[in-house]
Amino acid sequence: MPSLEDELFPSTPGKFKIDRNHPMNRQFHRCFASTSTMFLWALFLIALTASYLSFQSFVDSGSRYFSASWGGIQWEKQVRISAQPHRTNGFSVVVTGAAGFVGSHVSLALKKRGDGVVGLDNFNSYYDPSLKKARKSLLSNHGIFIVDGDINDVRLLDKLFDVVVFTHVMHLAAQAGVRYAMENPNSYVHSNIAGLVTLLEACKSANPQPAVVWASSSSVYGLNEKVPFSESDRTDQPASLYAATKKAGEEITHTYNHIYGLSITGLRFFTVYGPWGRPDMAYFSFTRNILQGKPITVFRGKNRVDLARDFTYIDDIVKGCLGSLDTSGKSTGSGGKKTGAAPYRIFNLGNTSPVTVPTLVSILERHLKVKAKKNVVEMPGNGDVPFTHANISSARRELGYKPTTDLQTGLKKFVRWYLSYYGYNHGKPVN
Ligand SMILES: O=C(O)[C@H]1O[C@H](OP(=O)(O)OP(=O)(O)OC[C@H]2O[C@@H](n3ccc(=O)[nH]c3=O)[C@H](O)[C@@H]2O)[C@H](O)[C@@H](O)[C@H]1O
Repeated sequence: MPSLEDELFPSTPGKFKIDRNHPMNRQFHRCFASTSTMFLWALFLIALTASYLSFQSFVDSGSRYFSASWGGIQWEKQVRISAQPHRTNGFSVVVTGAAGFVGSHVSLALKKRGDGVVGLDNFNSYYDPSLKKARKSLLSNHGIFIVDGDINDVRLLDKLFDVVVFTHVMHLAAQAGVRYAMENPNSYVHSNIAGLVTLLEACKSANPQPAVVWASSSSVYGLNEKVPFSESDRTDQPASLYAATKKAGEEITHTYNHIYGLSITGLRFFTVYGPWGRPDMAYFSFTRNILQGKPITVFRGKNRVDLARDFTYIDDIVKGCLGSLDTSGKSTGSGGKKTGAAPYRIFNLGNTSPVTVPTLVSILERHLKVKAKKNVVEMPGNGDVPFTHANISSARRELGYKPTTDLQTGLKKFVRWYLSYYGYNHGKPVN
């Protein structure tokens, strides 16, 4: 039986024969034997280390695969099917914040007219995630797949853009809410700044690049006193961190337009309300409290002046979003480089008829047939602004935007939805 040494250094018959009994050869043989043993051990150790490392990476990728809620052949198939347009020259749109209020409405409207839609949402708990899940089910019934993930996840975004060539990005994911910024400032930086940059990086690198339409906010007008608010008015006096991050978003998107040729449309939404709305907003929480017999707090401005908002109904906002996508123009970049100028646009999407907060309350009382218990207090210094009022002539001209729903009508539709979703049963969802 050949020794290991023989296998490594086989005798070559006919050339020479080693006399193993010669003292020199015995010495040489011992030396050789120990060198080859060391060599074998070294090989063994290298193999062991290599297999350990590859096992580790297998475990890592395996655990990532099993813990991540995205990825895999089935997932890619769902994404592709959802992104598939069903009309001639239809769009393939990724809607971020698709399980959110505006995101869910825009996704449905796009799908209904034959565009392909893939949603992306992190289902965070800023407000009741069960409402977001219910919106997800609604969208799913219409063939819209929502990816459970964060806009800060670079790998996820790369994968999405790899699987689908998106013509448009409708970016509605954000940390919303004006007053919550004092409680959790970092969540605004995470979503509205870091998340925005991560998303724009993915858009800039995509080939071809999508056109981007995204949600800015009426709050960028901050302490501006010129009414109505026009896009050219000053926006350098934000009153809240929320407003500051939205304003930063306008500057950040500008640089991506300037350097990389991304087509950008920023939409300044004015206090959007309606069915499937956000529970943190006044019209929603007032409704809940009024039905539960709890008091509501109504803020009032300096010198006892009522606060007012240019409340805008969701269906009007959706039309403005679709009009923006339709007229967005193409991005010009390729391989991360700009090849020509691309559109950079900002529009107010408001209703152009501000209503005071006490009037909002009395409309709700009428629709709910319940009297509110009001606590009127002076507006705390928490980021609020006294009033908003949109000039929408640019949006009307460029997007064909024309709001048609007044607050009375819009709140009637909201209340009808609220009662069908939660019932009168103290705001608990009906099953
Ligand atoms: O246009 C925007 O860009 C923003 O619109 C919305 O902010 P706001 O216009 O502040 O709406 P909202 O909170 O419903 O308060 C409405 C009114 O009720 C008053 N208000 C509020 C709460 C309360 O308890 N009492 C009260 O009087 C309050 O003082 C205010 O006068 C979105 O939340 C925000 O994410 C962003 O999109």
